[in-house]
Amino acid sequence: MWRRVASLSSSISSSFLAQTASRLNTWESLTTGIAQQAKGVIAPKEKTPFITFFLGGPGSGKGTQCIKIVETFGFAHLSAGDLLRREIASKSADGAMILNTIKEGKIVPSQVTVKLIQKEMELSDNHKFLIDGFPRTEENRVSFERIIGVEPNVVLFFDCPEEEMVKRVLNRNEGRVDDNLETIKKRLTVFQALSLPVINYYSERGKLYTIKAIGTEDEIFEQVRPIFAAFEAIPLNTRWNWYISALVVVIDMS
Ligand SMILES: Nc1ncnc2c1ncn2[C@@H]1O[C@H](COP(=O)(O)OP(=O)(O)OP(=O)(O)O)[C@@H](O)[C@H]1O
Ligand SMILES: Nc1ccn([C@H]2C[C@H](O)[C@@H](COP(=O)(O)O)O2)c(=O)n1
Ligand SMILES: [Mg+2]
Repeated sequence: MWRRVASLSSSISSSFLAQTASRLNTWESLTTGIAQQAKGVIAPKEKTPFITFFLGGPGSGKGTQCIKIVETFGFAHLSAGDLLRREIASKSADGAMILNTIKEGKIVPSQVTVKLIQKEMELSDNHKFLIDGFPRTEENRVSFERIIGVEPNVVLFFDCPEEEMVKRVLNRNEGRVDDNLETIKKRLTVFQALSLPVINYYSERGKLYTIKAIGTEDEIFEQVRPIFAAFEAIPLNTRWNWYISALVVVIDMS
């Protein structure tokens, strides 16, 4: 449908249409991806994806709150860190490089991480995604927009004092190679230098919700829950309605 409308007038704002068409094409390809083809299901998913990014320093409680949102609102939880750790465990071609990068507290090249996220999105029957620990850098953000072709609907930032994050990570006890003081210090430096600009980017675009990530898990969830409850109340095709309205205005003006 979008391609047909776009062909009506070449004078319609070209960047707007290019952006919209690119997003649609990528989502079409995502929704008719390899997983569905393998299953013999070729029909595209009917629903527009709803994407939430979860940002915050190491140990700020992103993963903990994601579990609660999955239970309460039925989202699919895609943790970038978990996907990367799975690659290490599976001894894939990128496994050794990912392991070294994580041990160093650095960020894995965006192309690798975005491809893993894309694959999970294709495999999922869900259309509501919590993308946890991503984008960690501007390069991550741009790469997601280019490869997946959609922007997040909501971005949550878990704002937590450094001392608390360090305490939580050192007590986590999940056997992670990066849960040691030396790597945590590096991760905190990377967070300040590379992740804060992403957080500012979404803040400037009015998409950011800052969560005061201190207190009990339940207290923090009481800040998170209303954000999702509000979006549950909005029909999922609202964003598409907005695009259609904007396009009609542009056509009227041309
Ligand atoms: N509100 C809280 N109070 C105390 N401990 C918490 C709280 N929330 C989470 N934790 C604990 O802190 C640790 C880190 O939490 P979590 O793994 O959710 O953080 P994260 O933001 O996902 O970190 P990372 O980016 O390193 O994956 C876990 O052991 C978790 O059980
Ligand atoms: N977008 C991402 C997410 C994670 N990583 C690497 C580097 C992180 O320190 C590590 C663990 O992630 P977490 O479980 O804390 O979210 O994984 C990355 O390179 N890029
Ligand atoms: Mg986590």
